[in-house]
Parts: sequence; C-alpha cells; structure tokens
Amino acid sequence: MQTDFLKVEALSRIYPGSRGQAPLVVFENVHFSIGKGEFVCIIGHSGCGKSTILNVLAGLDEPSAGVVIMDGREVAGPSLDRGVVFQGHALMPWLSVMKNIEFAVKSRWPDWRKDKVRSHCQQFIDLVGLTGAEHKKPSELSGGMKQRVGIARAFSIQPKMLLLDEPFGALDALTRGVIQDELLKICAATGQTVFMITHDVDEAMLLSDRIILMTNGPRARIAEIVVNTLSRNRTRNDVHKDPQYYRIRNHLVDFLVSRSREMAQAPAADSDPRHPPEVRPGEEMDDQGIAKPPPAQKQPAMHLV
Ligand SMILES: Nc1ncnc2c1ncn2[C@@H]1O[C@H](COP(=O)(O)OP(=O)(O)OP(=O)(O)O)[C@@H](O)[C@H]1O
Repeated sequence: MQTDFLKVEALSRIYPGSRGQAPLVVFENVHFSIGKGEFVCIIGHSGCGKSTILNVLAGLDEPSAGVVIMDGREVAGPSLDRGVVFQGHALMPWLSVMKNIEFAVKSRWPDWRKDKVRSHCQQFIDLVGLTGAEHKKPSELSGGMKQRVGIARAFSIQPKMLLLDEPFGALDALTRGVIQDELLKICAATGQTVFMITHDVDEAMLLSDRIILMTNGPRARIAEIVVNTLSRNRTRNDVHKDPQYYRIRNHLVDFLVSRSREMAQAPAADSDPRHPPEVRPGEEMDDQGIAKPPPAQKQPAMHLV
C-alpha cells in the first residue's frame, strides 16, 4: 500500500475573533497520512473541526497553516479527483436525479457519448436504490433519497479520493445498512481511498482500516489513531462475533466519554503531533507487549434433540 497517498502536515485552522474576542483556534498541528485504497474514519466531539479538516482536504477551505498533498500534488482548490458527500445534500434543485448525476459525469468525462453517460449514471442510481426516481426533482424526494443522490453522484465520478461528511446520518437504519454494504463492496472492488466523518463507532468499525480520534476543541488535536484489526472480510452480520470487536468498541466509547476531554485539558508531555500514537486495542498483548494471535473461533454447540 502506498502509505502516503494523502499527506496532511501541520494543519491548523484559526478564525479571527470578532468584536474584540480572541481568535478561535479550532485545531492545530494536525498530521496524518492515508494510504492508497485505505478507508480512514475520523471521530471526535462536535466542534473539534472534523468538517473543517474534510473541507480543507476537498480544497473547499484553506488552512491557516499547513499543507495537504494528494498523489504528490498540493491540494489548492476543488477537483474532480475528490468526490465529496455532505450531510446536506448539495443538489441542484432545478435538475432531476439523473441530470444531477449526469452533470458531474459530463464534467469528469466531457468526451463521453450521451448514451454512455446515461448508462454510467443509471448504474449508480441503481446502486443506491433509486431506480424509478431518475426523473424526479430534489423537492419530490425524501431527505434520505436526496442523500442517496449525493452518494451516487460522488461515486459516479470515480474520484481518486472519496470524502464523506456523515453521509448516512439522515438515512433510516435499513437503507443505511444497505449502502454501508455497497460502500464496502465498492471499496473492496475498486481500491477506493476514503476519508469519512462519522459519530457512529459501529459504522467506523465496520468500514474503516484506521480511526483518527480527535480531542475536544478548541485547540483540538489528534489524540491517537486506532488501527482496526478486525478481519477485512467482516460483514455487518458477523462483525460483533469477533472477540476483538468489544475491545475496540470499548476503547472508542471510553475515548468519547472521558479521554477526549481529559486529553484536551492535559496533553501527554511526550506527545509529538507529527507522530500521533497508533494503538491496536483489539489485540490482546502478552507479558512482553507482543500481540497474541486471535483465539480460534469456537464452533457453535450442537444440540441433538
Ligand atoms: N466561518 C466560521 N467562522 C468562525 N468559526 C467557525 C466558522 N466555521 C466553523 N467555525 C467553528 O469551527 C469549529 C469547528 O467546526 P466544524 O464544523 O469543523 O466542527 P465538527 O467537528 O465538524 O462539528 P460537528 O460534529 O458538529 O459537525 C466550531 O467551533 C465552529 O463554530
């Protein structure tokens, strides 16, 4: 894996204070990298700057300091190399579902013939379960349906990097599960690189390879990066059967409940923001600090009647 497909170096965001107030340092000295084909989630309490970081990666916002390099080039504005899905749907209200997606696909591949554009878009409309709604305008769709159009549009341009800002938050549990499964399949099939904001620890554990934990703001920073050591072949139905699952989950919940605040107030004296600690709470360690192999799965007991 190319470990530094995306490199974030010394990123800070400061908003000037208005009417004599002190400037707001949202986050500072944030460093991390994402490998090609890697799925990274970021978790942290409201206001720690997750959306701001995502907007900087997208080229929609400028950092106060620091730099983002993707595939060897500095990010300096929006690009079709990055597909973004926001919490709000950001659709063009005067265009139908099909036309909203076509607009993006035509921008990406201006030489494609009309029928090729159409069939390409249809593939992604079908994928997100909107078959039959192609000609509806956004005002005729539910919130969840609008969100699915945004997801289809971002996937359809096959970006080098997908940036997802809580994309499934507004979906009902069933649709959310279906689209999470589809996203896993697409990522496995295409090696898609993804950076995603979520508040849902189960979603992060199902989808991601690593999870970035941010301390509370202001002056938020990366507390640690959790390596998701669950098997890559996990599915929504069996992920909780892995003995690592609750160890990782408890670690994440404990961070959100208490450590995110404590670490914001008292950063570790030896912490180096250029190298946030990577932890593997799913693995049990032996006395020498070496990860024990996961226990063999027990066969379910057979009951003869
Ligand atoms: N244009 C702005 N001017 C001043 N402050 C801003 C501006 N935009 C965002 N902020 C502040 O920056 C901080 C981080 O905002 P951001 O939306 O990135 O947080 P977040 O972690 O994504 O939050 P949430 O989980 O609620 O979406 C917040 O305190 C917000 O009030």
